[in-house]
Amino acid sequence: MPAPTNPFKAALREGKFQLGLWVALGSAYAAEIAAGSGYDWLLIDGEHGPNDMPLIGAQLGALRGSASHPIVRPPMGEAWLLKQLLDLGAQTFLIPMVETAEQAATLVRAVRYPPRGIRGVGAGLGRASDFNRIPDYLATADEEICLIVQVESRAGLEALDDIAAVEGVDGVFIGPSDLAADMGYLGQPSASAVQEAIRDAFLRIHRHGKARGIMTVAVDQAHEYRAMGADFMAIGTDVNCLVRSIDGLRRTFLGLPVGADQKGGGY
Ligand SMILES: O=C(O)C(=O)C[C@H](O)[C@@H](O)CO
Repeated sequence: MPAPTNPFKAALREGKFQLGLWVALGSAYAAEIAAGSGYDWLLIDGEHGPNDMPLIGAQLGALRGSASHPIVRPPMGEAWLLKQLLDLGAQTFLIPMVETAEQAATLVRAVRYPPRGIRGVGAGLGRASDFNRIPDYLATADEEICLIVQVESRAGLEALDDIAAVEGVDGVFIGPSDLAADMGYLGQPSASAVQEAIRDAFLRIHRHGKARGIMTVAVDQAHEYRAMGADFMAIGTDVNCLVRSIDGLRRTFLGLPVGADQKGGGY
């Protein structure tokens, strides 16, 4: 029996657009609720969400068997962190702040077993191998790992062609907020210079045959990114949905204008 098929990786290979949501509440219960909505993927955010290893594990458990594929974003791309996340059962990773091809190649090696990589052998202790019940796990695991690197700085954009060309990088996700900040537009990912940079980045990523990813919390912007060619995209965050919804409910009841003072396009 081989490692579980990664439906997200398979869908990207087939060119099927994948719709996602950011999950940053740090709650397995909230992740399970989000999974009931039918998104193709949910991003468990360990970079900005209050998530540690056991909490990420609990969320992966809550999503097991659901239609929403979990993507895990660690705070940074460190091999020791990836080793633990891999054994916990994460198969798809979004790695923040990748700025060089060397960094991308190191990440590829971190998610692969020797001789192709440096992943430590211990998945028998984890959910990844269904606690050692998957006999062919070691021989088949690498193929089901999907590695997405996040480019979100001017340095990253400069090296984008080299990064996207790295074998084993399955996709490149442009982080609009951090990119905007690095370009001098802190808090303004919709600034036209940032949008032009994203459009150009998408063209370059596509030329290398890699998937293009992005996120927004504004539906109009999401349609624009889709038109630019996004292959996978988060269209909101659980935090933002909760805030909008609970603020809106109160305001509706009180007869106050809804959304007037809500930062709908914010991140
Ligand atoms: O730069 C970005 O944009 C991202 O990396 C996504 C963010 O972390 C954030 O906007 C999620 O709300």
